Amino acid sequence: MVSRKLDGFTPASQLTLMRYLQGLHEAEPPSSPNSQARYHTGRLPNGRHAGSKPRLMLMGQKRSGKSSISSVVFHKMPPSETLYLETTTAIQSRSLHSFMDFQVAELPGHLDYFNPEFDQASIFGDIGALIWVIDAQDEYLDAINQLNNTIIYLSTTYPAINIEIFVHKVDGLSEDYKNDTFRDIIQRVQDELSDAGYENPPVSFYQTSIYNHTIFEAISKVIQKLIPQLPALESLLNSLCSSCRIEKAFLFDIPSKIYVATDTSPTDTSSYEVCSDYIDVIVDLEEIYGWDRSVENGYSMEERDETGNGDSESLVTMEKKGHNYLYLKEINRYLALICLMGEDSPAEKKVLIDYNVGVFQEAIEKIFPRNDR
Ligand SMILES: Nc1nc2c(ncn2[C@@H]2O[C@H](COP(=O)(O)OP(=O)(O)OP(=O)(O)O)[C@@H](O)[C@H]2O)c(=O)[nH]1
Repeated sequence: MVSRKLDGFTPASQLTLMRYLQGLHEAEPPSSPNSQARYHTGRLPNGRHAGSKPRLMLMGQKRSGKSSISSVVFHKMPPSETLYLETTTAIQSRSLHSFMDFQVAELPGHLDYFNPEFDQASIFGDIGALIWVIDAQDEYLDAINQLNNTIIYLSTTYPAINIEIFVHKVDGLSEDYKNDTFRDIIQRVQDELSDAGYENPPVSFYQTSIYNHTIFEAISKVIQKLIPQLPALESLLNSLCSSCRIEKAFLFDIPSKIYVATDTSPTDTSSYEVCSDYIDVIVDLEEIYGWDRSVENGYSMEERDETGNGDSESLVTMEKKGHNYLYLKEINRYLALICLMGEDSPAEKKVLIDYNVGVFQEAIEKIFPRNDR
């Protein structure tokens, strides 16, 4: 049955997908038939409990911007309102419900988590990724020092944690100063770690700001590393792009505007930006014409009857300048496929594109089965 549905894919992508499909039985089932878990992504690289949610931990010095990042990305707070956020004084943890359920925690900057009184296992034990926020507009030597101590501690005690460094608030800096600061921070982190005997530590650096798309792009990349199905998703997107001559394809999580996967061709920020803005348009339109997105419990039968939609579905093409256009299709309640179409993929070929996207959609349903909602 699987091979019949995957007829449109190359043997290599079929193989990758099959491997993931076959591995699905190893994924933790929802705890009860009425479980509210949605697009459950299998085991986490660092989860103590097999069924634990992907967990992000935001760390960094006071006023570096941790609460702002969490509020803007996950709670849709307008960036200017973060000016009024109060200092976080205790560890805060919030669960988020989207195509997969995950947790975002924030560790206040003033806490000394190396103090033996702290239960480090409960803080770091289940983390998939640690996001260290450095304020690029402020003096950062102390922050780097603290960061390096944390990296050294984690790489010996919890080596599976991905360490992601956000050089944050870059919006206020000139282009040259921003790049110099970024290079300087990378250099200092790497030099200090190498002096401590850690060559090529597994850390990634991003330039971020809550005032533009950079924060969403960075968080997307961080979360992608926690999705076990990423290689299968990328392979499917690659197949779709090559069969429909798509320039760039993104699979977006609609509520958060995080992109869950993209094809493996180089990603430039402007492609991401235009697709991300398009999500805003769709969300606005759906607020007028769609169903209530705040319903958190998945489809009830009544809801299904009311909308008559079954799976949510909308398809919009929008002319951009030249021959290129954007193609959007909702894959399910949370995920949308957005493609930047190339010049040799004219709108007249839409029927063919629709067919291939339908095959893609079926494959996604296999990867994130409906009964996990
Ligand atoms: N210019 C600029 N300011 C930012 C950015 N992100 C956050 N800020 C500002 O930085 C200040 C501190 O932000 P918070 O999010 O409260 O910082 P925090 O790290 O949570 O601080 P604590 O709770 O004290 O640990 C706020 O006034 C934000 O508006 C950014 O990307 N650019």
